[in-house]
Amino acid sequence: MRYISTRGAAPTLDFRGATLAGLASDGGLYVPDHWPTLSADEIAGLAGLSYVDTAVAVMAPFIGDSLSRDELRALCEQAYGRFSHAAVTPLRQLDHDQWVLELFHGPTLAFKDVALQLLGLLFERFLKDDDGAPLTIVGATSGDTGSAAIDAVAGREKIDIFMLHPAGRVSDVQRRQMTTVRAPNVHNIGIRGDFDTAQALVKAMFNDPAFSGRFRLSAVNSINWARLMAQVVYYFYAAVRLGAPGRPIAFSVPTGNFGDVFAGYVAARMGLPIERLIVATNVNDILHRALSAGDYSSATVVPTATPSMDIQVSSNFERLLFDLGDRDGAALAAQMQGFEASRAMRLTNAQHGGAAAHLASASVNADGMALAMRWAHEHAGELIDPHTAIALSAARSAAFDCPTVTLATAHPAKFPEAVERATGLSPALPARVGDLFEREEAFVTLDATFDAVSAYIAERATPRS
Ligand SMILES: Cc1ncc(COP(=O)(O)O)c(C=O)c1O
Ligand SMILES: N[C@@H](CCOP(=O)(O)O)C(=O)O
Repeated sequence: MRYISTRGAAPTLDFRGATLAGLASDGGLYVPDHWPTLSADEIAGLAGLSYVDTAVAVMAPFIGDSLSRDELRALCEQAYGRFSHAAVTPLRQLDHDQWVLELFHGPTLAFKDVALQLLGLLFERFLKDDDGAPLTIVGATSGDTGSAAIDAVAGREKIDIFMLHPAGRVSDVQRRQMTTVRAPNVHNIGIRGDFDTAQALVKAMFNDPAFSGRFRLSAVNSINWARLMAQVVYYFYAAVRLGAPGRPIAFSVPTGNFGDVFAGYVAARMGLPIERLIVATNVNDILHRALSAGDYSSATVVPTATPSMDIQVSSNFERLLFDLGDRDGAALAAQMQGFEASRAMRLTNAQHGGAAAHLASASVNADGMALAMRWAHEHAGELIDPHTAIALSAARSAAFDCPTVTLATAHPAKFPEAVERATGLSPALPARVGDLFEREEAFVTLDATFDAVSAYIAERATPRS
């Protein structure tokens, strides 16, 4: 399997190369040069497999000869052995056709652990036989990627991680999960700005030849293909348990950076019968506007009770536009450069029409979110987090004649105030993160400028020799 850039001008790489590179050198994102497919018989053969066995079957075609199947299995066993539920991502039924897929049983209580626990191990494995410089990971988080990435790489050799979060705009639990990890290779930076600004700073560092020439940069955000690959697995795991390939399944996905839902799109391209993927946004709804009206134009970010989705520039949308636009890298590079200059873009007919074949969308406000939290509690006895509630609200409004699975992307205890406002109940943090509020925090707060952030990192990262 080879990986090509969505902007057509970067060198093609194998899986190992694409994982270590993170972002392509032409500013694009790596995608496989073709979608591997599983036949209906092969999908049926996943029934009854453990999560690890499903993961090996789904991911092996993407990994090619970068790892043997035995090595991949060993890494999956190690990564998913840290989850507190035997099924890793269990399904729970709320109603006769409404299900939730609980993705928050990993060490930091959010779906990011599913991919990042594996990515930390992949970095370590690929760096073992590599005599290059240590990796300098630069990441941006609206709350959950940061803690999951830090947990996955803290204390690992040949890796430094610099994680940018929007200061004051993540929940206390999210911030503390990052800032109380004391390891010499972990550096937390609060920036005076929003998540989009943090993400733009990360991309600017990758795209600055002086900076990226000096350090061996890599990414833990979903711009790194390996993140998405690991997320494709749970779509297969859940759908097969609900009757795929014999019947189609719909998924409702709380969406910000479009990584999670793009993983579902990949599962569909691989042959999984997905009725529709519902792209559920909060009021920061650039994706809903793009999918319903073809208008991808970014507005000012509005802070909400679902901070992890307070995003107006969704990195992975570029991967979708590439795939639906005949994979024409030069045309997409021009389209994206136009967007970067004007913050507005019209989808082409092929992109808009192609998306409609796979995706539905909804924008859910605070009332809809609270109503969904109350319904899950009163109807099914489940406390759900506000991000999950956005997607559940969208799932309940959509009328598909098949089971609909809402992805539960975070544990409700990560957002106790919003849960309590809606249900009157405050969810307790699981025992494994119990002393979070007693631990000491360490982070700096910087202006959201390229100069301030790059200088801070340059003083602490290990340069290429
Ligand atoms: C809890 C939670 N739900 C949903 C999302 C949105 O996921 P994505 O950015 O992959 O669209 C995030 C952040 O990524 C998150 O942390
Ligand atoms: N919601 C995310 C934002 C970053 O998304 P990513 O999936 O691209 O890492 C977060 O929790 O940080």
